[in-house]
Amino acid sequence: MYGLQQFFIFFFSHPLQLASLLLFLFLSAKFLLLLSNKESNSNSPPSPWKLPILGNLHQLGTHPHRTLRSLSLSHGPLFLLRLGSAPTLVASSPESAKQIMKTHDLAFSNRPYSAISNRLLYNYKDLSQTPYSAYWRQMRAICVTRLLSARRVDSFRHIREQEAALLVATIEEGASHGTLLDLGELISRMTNDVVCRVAFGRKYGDDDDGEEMLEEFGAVLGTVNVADFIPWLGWVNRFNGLDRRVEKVFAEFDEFLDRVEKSEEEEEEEEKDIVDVLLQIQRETPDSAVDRDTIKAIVLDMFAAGSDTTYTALEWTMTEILRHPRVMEKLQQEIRVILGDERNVREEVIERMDYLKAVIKESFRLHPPIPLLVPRESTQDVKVQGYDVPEKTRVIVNAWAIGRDSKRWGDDAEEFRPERFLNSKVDFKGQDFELIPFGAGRRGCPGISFATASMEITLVSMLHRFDWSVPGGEEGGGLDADEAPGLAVHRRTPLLAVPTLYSP
Ligand code: HEM
Repeated sequence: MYGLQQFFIFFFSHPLQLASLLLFLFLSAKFLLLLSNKESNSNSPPSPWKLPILGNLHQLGTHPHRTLRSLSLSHGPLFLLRLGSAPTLVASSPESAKQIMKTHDLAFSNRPYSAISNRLLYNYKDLSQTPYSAYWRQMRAICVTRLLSARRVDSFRHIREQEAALLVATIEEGASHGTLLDLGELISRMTNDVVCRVAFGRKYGDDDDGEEMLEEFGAVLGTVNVADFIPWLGWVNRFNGLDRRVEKVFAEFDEFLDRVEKSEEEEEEEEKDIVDVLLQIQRETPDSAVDRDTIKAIVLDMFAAGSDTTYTALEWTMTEILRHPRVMEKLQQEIRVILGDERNVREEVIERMDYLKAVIKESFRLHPPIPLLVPRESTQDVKVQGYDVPEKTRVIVNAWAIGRDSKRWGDDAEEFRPERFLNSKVDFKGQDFELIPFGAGRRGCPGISFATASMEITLVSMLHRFDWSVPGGEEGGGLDADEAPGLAVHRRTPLLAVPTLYSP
């Protein structure tokens, strides 16, 4: 929400501009009210009351997934907002999500234009934000079959196992001194290091300021840019510093990516990282769309789409485990029986850990890392659940509200109870629309196997040889689950706990 905040700060510190804006809003009100009356005559989905110019933007608040759920309770599972000048459809039930991502998946396969993403991702040379097009199809095929296929993800196994061993060594050190550890920091380092090695074949540590740069990149990419919703206000970004910030991040990353060195010698297939594979495609198929900017944009996609999301998911899973000692004990028992006194965690044994998988699903249900998923946009007029939805309508799917819907999940929908998944076939792979943290359909996340492999080994490493206690509260009772604002929703406060070495 940075852009929105800066927007308001700018106006309130410049009285003349504020007065002109108010005058403009006043003069526009009549015209826009006329327009909105005209809209409500058509067979469009129900809409809450809206302001001229801003539409419903002012209603989103700091936790839009929560506000939108409240609106869905009064306006139904499919309703229409106007965010600035952008008509935005909001789906808040498994059925309406299925309509968007399955029944009419093709019509909703576009992403809305964002000036910031376009700039940072080399004129949309990436996969995640690029418009639905022949270029997207080519990149998607490369991603699914060459970069993130089950075989490729498996070939990165040694990286995950080595990084997990390093994580265990750090926790062991903390346990020997009874140190209070910041689990968020440990998890974030592990997920960044894994993605870094997978992308470039090596880590870029503190000396390269890699972590800070990534953080800033994520923050700028996640900025709600007022100009995307109210285009005529684009000039504000020249004064509130956003344009400068975007250019700075772009230049820093571009220079960083130019410094990534690759040897001329071809690596063994099993040793290849993402950049190696993309360079190979460029060499072998010169008529493919892969050029130098593509390689940079796809690598940025891996970081932007893959690192912070996995970190967020792990942070919430550990939060809920620590808040529920009964679950922690049951999970540790499963892990300890299967792993025995093996020191290092090997991935092949994780496959048998059913309770671990249930715990991860339950965490995704209550805390999808991107609660409103990644917005889509319609490419044509389409009828959804009887309503007319015109071309170029943005779509938000509220996965957070769907995961907590008591009509689907029962009276204990707000409770963390992994057992609900033990005898259930419901999974998050995009077939079951009541659990969609990774989206679904054509634009569904291609990194599911990558993400789950990283999550599983990290959780097993943290729980196998360590018991954990939370300061200030017996039985995990002192730990809150408050959310920070943002598109990917983190904990509001650091996740702190003390490890002790487990002895059987
Ligand atoms: C817990 C971790 C993750 C979560 C919750 C997550 C979630 C999502 C969501 C919600 C979408 C949009 C889906 C849609 O529009 O239907 C998405 C797309 C995407 N994700 Fe993930 N993701 C995760 C991990 C990863 C990883 C590890 C990678 C790659 C290394 C990745 C790469 C992508 C890409 C490239 C897209 C864009 C696909 C397209 O537009 O065609 N994600 N992800």
